[in-house]
Amino acid sequence: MYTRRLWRQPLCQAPRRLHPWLQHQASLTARLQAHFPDVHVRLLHQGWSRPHADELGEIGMQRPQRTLCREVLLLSGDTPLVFAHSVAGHDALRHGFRLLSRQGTRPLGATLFAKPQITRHPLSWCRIDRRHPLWRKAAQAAGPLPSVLWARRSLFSLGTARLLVTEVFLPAIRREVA
Ligand SMILES: C=C(O[C@@H]1C=C(C(=O)O)C=C[C@H]1O)C(=O)O
Repeated sequence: MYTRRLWRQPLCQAPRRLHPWLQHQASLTARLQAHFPDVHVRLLHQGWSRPHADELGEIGMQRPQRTLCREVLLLSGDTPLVFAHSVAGHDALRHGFRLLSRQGTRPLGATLFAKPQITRHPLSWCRIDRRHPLWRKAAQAAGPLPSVLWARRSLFSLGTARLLVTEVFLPAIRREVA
């Protein structure tokens, strides 16, 4: 069973080529756009879902309740680069993140980093495999994948509202051109 403890893996265990991506503090979308051509968002899911077991504590939920979940692929042309999964804490929709339901194919980062009143909390990292739902969702969306992928996540908050954003890095990201 995957738990919150999974997300305390040291960065040094990740492939060195991934470190700049895993540690990037500003918008990941902007960094992708600087390193790859034709970066765009493919919306996979935007609706009500239950958070994963290792997300509940981060978003302030005592037990799994349906909340707004958004899943996208960030691609360069037809090449998937990142699978992103964002889940809103139960009070997020009454407050600052209610626009999440209308984000569409606009990158979430363009919204989150445009509002200085939104706080980004520290990043954490995790090596995931087919036992984790995010690995399975990424494989469904992007096709065959290595048995182990690296992911990062961070909480965005606006007052009491919380939004947990997780990004799974896909193999093509190691082939950046810029
Ligand atoms: C949070 C950011 O937004 C990116 C775009 C996302 C989306 O459109 O759902 C989700 C996570 C990020 O990969 C960012 O650019 O850093």
